[in-house]
Amino acid sequence: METLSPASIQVQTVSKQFGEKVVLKDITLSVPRASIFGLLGPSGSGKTTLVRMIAGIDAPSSGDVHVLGQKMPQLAMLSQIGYMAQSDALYAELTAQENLAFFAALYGLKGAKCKQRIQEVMALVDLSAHLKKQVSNYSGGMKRRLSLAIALLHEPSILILDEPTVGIDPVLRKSIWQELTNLSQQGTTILLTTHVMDEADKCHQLGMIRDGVLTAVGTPGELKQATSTSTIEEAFLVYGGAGA
Ligand SMILES: Nc1ncnc2c1ncn2[C@@H]1O[C@H](COP(=O)(O)OP(=O)(O)OP(=O)(O)O)[C@@H](O)[C@H]1O
Repeated sequence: METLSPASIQVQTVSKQFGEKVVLKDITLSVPRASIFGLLGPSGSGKTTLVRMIAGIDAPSSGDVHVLGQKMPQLAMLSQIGYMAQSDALYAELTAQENLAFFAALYGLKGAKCKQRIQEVMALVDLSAHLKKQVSNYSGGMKRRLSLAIALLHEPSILILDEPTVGIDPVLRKSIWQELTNLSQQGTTILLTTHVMDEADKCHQLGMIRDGVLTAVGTPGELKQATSTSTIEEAFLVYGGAGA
């Protein structure tokens, strides 16, 4: 079924450099509609740089990124994309509700629909009881959860999540993964980065990045088979920890 779906995200020979420093080299990958694609790689390998370009926050030095057939970056695509950055972009002096209302306004969500979505996403991240609390009083994990709620607010067809479950406890992590799985079954395409191996195992496809190079792409099963390993952690070590 997945193989017949057209790609929602298409990255074609993308390279990125900052000054003299080459951070990504000739990355080509595609993410089919309604699938969950996980990017795995050691710290500093270029995952955030890549997802920022897919989200349209930064532009490649060379190569192209297309999302839903549209060349990125493109302002008009923002309404179709939910992006959760690694560092939380929240207004600490405002309450969670005010933060959500601010982003809802950016996305053109209004009235009863807006109110309903705010309730839904806050329930999803188990923050309903803290809607009126000022964000400066939130813990780190609560801020991550609020950031995820904001990314989901406008029901985007593309979700781009940079380490979405860092600082989130195992019970809530499980329910968030259940929701991500539900969303993908309903047609949402999800691209995320993770360092958590049991999360990687839940992705439909994984891309391994090392030193700005995509060293392997495949299902968790394919990557384990290709490396003759029985866990993603071992496969990750083969792709990320050895060889050139
Ligand atoms: N604006 C920038 N200017 C210069 N160098 C940058 C910039 N942004 C990122 N880099 C460099 O690019 C490299 C890749 O960084 P990136 O944040 O993409 O890695 P990552 O795989 O997401 O790491 P982590 O898992 O720790 O989040 C790093 O060496 C980083 O220092």
